[in-house]
Amino acid sequence: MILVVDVGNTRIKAAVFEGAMLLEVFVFSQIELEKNIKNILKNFKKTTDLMVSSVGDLGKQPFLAFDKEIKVHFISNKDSFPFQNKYATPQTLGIDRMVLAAGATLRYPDQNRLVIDAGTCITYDFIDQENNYLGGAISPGLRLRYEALHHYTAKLPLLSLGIPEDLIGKSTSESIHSGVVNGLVYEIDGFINQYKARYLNFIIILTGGDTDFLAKRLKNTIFANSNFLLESLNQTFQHKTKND
Ligand SMILES: Nc1ncnc2c1ncn2[C@@H]1O[C@H](COP(=O)(O)OP(=O)(O)O)[C@@H](O)[C@H]1O
Ligand SMILES: CC(C)(COP(=O)(O)O)[C@@H](O)C(=O)NCCC(=O)O
Ligand SMILES: [K+]
Repeated sequence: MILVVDVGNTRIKAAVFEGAMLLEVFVFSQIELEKNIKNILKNFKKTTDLMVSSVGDLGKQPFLAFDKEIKVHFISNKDSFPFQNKYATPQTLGIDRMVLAAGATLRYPDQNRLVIDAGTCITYDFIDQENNYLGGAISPGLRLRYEALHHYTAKLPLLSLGIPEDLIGKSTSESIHSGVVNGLVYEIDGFINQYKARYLNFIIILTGGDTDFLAKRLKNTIFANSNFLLESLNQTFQHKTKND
């Protein structure tokens, strides 16, 4: 059994796998990390390995506390990945994006793939059918858009996520919801359409905390899987143990 942990900029997501089978998913904040890992290991006693992918500011220390019980691995860009990295600055590429690209490469062989991760940021990653990782885009995530509007203005309130009634917002709050939600949906459909102008065929995977909210609003057909990063971490681990 393996415990995979994805430290994002908003939340920590974790999952226990038995081979390829996902047994349970856990979501928690950084301050609850040790308590949660302890609990998971108590409930899944057959766990032998802990695999961490982190883009957050959390260091290795909290994980190393479990070093005596299980093997702890920190995935980094020095590990081997099943794609050729064509990013001009591979040393600054987010490890979460590399894990997503690895998962897409292994899970959808011999085809072009676009991975969209709607988390704190929206990341776009494109891996072509020859398994070249080409890069993509980074833009502000759904929550970040609401927060940025409030933080950098004097008059805009901080709203929680809301469904826009219409394209045309008729009040301050309706305008913000239209701008944030419709704006992001248009952005994602727009990106997909621009990729379609360049590539005849590719599959699209949507993941991250806002997957379900966004998936039903997009015009394009996508695979929506909010656990794709966790599943990709598990696959990367299986791939690594096979190739080590
Ligand atoms: N309970 C929640 N707490 C925080 N964000 C949430 C929650 N439920 C859904 N979200 C959405 O998830 C997004 C963060 O996604 P997530 O994949 O967890 O980010 P990251 O991987 O960057 O930590 C936010 O934009 C927010 O809209
Ligand atoms: C773009 C990100 C901040 C996304 O983080 P997330 O939304 O998953 O928390 C992360 O992948 C990162 O720190 N990237 C480094 C820059 C790059 O990928 O080029
Ligand atoms: K992201």
